[in-house]
Amino acid sequence: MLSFDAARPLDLIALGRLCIDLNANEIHRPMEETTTFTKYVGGSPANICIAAARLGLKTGFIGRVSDDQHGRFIQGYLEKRAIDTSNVIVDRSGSVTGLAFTEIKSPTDCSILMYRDNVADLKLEPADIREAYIARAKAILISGTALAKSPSREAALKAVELARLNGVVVMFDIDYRAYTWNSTEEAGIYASLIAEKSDVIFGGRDEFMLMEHMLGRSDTTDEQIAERWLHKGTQLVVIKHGGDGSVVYTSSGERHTGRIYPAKVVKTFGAGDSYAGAFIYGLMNGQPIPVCQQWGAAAASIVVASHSCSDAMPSFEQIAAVVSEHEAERA
Ligand SMILES: Nc1ncnc2c1ncn2[C@@H]1O[C@H](COP(=O)(O)OP(=O)(O)O)[C@@H](O)[C@H]1O
Ligand SMILES: O=C(O)C[C@@H](O)[C@H](O)C(=O)COP(=O)(O)O
Repeated sequence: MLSFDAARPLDLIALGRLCIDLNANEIHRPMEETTTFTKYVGGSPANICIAAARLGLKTGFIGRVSDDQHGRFIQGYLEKRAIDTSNVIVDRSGSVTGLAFTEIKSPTDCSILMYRDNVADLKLEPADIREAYIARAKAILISGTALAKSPSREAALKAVELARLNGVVVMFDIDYRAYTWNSTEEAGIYASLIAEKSDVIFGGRDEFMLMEHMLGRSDTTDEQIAERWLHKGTQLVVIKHGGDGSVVYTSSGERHTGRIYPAKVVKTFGAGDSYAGAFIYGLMNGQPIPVCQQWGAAAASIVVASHSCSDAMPSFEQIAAVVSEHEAERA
């Protein structure tokens, strides 16, 4: 099973994009009619790192930010939340911060319009990845979007290799964002390269299917998806099913289904990141998988009921309150 080295000063390092979310203020409207937005720090690995930090994990980040006001806004935000930014590098190549404009047409109809040309996060270089830093962590979380382009792709691969050499638990969030890739085949191939080296894989069913489609398979069951990676040495395969919950397969042959906690949904995005942050917190606190799933589901129910992702990441008390309210009803 997973074991985290208690002597390491950092619990979790996240690697990948630090971006900005511009979430529509006028909800229940298409983007064409939306005129004002609220700015939040975003980027899936940033959100997961912020979630973990909010829960009290000692966190750090490896990434590049733009050399402008947006880059400084992100860096300042992380610092205020006690996330170590010693390995967040200011990219001076003239790159920009990735923007995610979110459209909230209804609680079930949301979409994200990403502006990601010449983004700083994909400028991460192999030379930015320092073994001594990675070795300080119990676990590293790699966002699959970091694999979309060179040199970030090679940097992510180097980070995984160094993590494995140093006994750092490798967590991989497939985090597929179509806009950043040339093709789904390309995404599937690079995701597979990291998946087979990961101890924990997070992904939606569609994201796992990218790694099946590239092999010409279209009807793989969750069980078969999990089997493929567990056979290669992965310890936990976490398959998220949106409003239908999650299923986790373990290397010891267990299968755990996790239910959702109903929420007054404002928007659907942010569910996966909050789920992952709280799930990882549970794992690092030695909780059994069903409890990690409950904490993940509770965190997600709080975030889908909020306007933001990063700012809404809950405290442990908030998570515990949701779990106890709903579990008491179910008992
Ligand atoms: N509408 C919802 N209401 C309450 N919880 C939800 C809802 N949608 C998702 N969740 C929770 O968030 C988890 C991850 O959601 P999912 O949508 O699969 O991830 P992602 O955002 O990565 O696509 C789910 O397993 C579930 O616990
Ligand atoms: O990941 C991005 O670049 C955008 C995110 O900040 C955004 O809030 C989002 O899409 C959250 O993703 P999810 O948790 O996978 O739904």
